[in-house]
Amino acid sequence: MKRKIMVFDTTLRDGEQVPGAKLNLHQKIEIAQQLKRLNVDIIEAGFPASSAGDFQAVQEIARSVGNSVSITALARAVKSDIDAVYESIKLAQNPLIHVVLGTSNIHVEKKFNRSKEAVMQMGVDAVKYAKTLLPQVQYSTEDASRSDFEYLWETIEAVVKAGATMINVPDTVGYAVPEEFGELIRKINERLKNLDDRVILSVHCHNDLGLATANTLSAIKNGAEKVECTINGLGERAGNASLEEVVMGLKVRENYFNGYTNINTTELHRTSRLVSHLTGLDVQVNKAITGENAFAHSSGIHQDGLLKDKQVYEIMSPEEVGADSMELILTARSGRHAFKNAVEKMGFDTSDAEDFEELFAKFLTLADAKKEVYDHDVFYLVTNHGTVEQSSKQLYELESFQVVSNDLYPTATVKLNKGSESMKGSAVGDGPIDALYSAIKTLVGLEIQLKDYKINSLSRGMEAVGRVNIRVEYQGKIYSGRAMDTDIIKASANAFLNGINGILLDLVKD
Ligand SMILES: CC(=O)SCCNC(=O)CCNC(=O)[C@H](O)C(C)(C)COP(=O)(O)OP(=O)(O)OC[C@H]1O[C@@H](n2cnc3c(N)ncnc32)[C@H](O)[C@@H]1OP(=O)(O)O
Ligand SMILES: CC(C)C(=O)C(=O)O
Ligand SMILES: [Mn+2]
Repeated sequence: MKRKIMVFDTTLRDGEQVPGAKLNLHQKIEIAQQLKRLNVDIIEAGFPASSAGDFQAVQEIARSVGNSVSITALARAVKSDIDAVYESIKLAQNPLIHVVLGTSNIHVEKKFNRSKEAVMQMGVDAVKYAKTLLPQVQYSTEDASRSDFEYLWETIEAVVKAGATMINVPDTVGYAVPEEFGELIRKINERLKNLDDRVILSVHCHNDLGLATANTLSAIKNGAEKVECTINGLGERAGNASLEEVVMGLKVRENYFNGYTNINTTELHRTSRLVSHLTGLDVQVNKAITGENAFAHSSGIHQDGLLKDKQVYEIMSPEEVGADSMELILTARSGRHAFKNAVEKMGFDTSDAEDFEELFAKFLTLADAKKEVYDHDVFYLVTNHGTVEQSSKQLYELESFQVVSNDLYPTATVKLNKGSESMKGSAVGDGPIDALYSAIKTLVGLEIQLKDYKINSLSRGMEAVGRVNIRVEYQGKIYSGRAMDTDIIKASANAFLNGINGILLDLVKD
């Protein structure tokens, strides 16, 4: 029979330990509510002893979200920490106290400077105390993967006897490798079976060597029943095992792992975007499951294969994780099949082979120049087929610009070309980009509203390329534009013009 694997989300505790990821009370509640929709089994809401603000956030989450999902929070093996956890989560329907204490020689000697017996006793006392408050107590043997096995086991045995109901085995510094970590879990699981008390065996892996997901899956294969993860893999240093990767790994390879989770996978993408938006931490474009390119296919051979059958290059569907449907990005590396598919999707006929070859050649020229070809570009190519040069006169191009940023009158001057026509305009704005977009709008003369503006750095260092994505509204319809440049002001102008050209091509169509 397949085993149910419990999912414990620690985005709001380990994830929030990330520099720059600080969330306010409302943002934490919003994320907790989304985690509930995702259907995680346990939410670790924070570390209430750390500050009054964190205490309040955990308390609010327990009160408002904890009526259908188990809520926990972290404590050191310190009475006042355990009290803070209890006081903040006691209103949840299924509260769980989480106590952590190191078991490795490094922690015992360097961090606590006590004997192994004394540290173990601290853990036992902490569990005994927590049990006087709540029936459910999880004990984490911090740095388990670098611990001496017999001491680790003695600690587990002692805290289970003291009343711990879940044993969590962390690879705190991301040191373990999958085979070895799986073996550790198998050994602990074997010994747990001989105890009188029934406890849940859990793992918590970090990604310092990029192995957090692999180690977590290996632990499941070897008997772990519960996994601790975070959305987008956020967490200390290189982060924790990413929830979306572990869950989909288990789902796609369900027969291999002989297990399943109760996660509503169609909420994964939305959850990832919400966490990214609220923490301000971008998801890397090639991140498994939730990265922007996770379901984008850009090379001709792949696109051809996918169009013949999705299974050729797809192991899960984007719909399954709540992402937009399969995206074929047209570039100069695309082939005839993908281009034909895009043209036909717009309702055009491609049966004239000679005509199609000519169109394809023009597409390659455009793709070499533009790098990425959007639907409106394809539309433009097809509708102006034969008169491409003439029709390009309808589109705007940036010739030059000057932007002055100050706190009095941010000003911009732009020079645009539209075919042989050249035009120049200036405007002031609330800031440099606002001034730039106002100057462009005065020249273009369309009633456009900027709905979204996003800038990302695609690399680091002096030569970093900025990518600007914008969305504009014109006559109730949304158009998007995108551009990249090492000069972010230029990228901003070109992204805006890209959106405007999309509008113009739509007007030609109508
Ligand atoms: C692997 C993990 O992710 S563990 C969780 C990490 N999360 C956090 O640290 C949450 C944020 N932390 C905080 O707000 C603070 O560090 C607090 C409130 C926990 C403690 O603050 P302070 O009392 O000022 O102590 P500080 O952080 O400087 O030092 C930690 C102390 O806790 C002790 N300690 C560390 N881990 C544990 C533990 N698991 N159990 C008991 N004591 C512990 C240390 O030995 C040290 O004590 P010492 O002063 O006797 O040497
Ligand atoms: C609190 C524990 C589980 C932890 O975060 C770790 O060891 O990494
Ligand atoms: Mn951790």
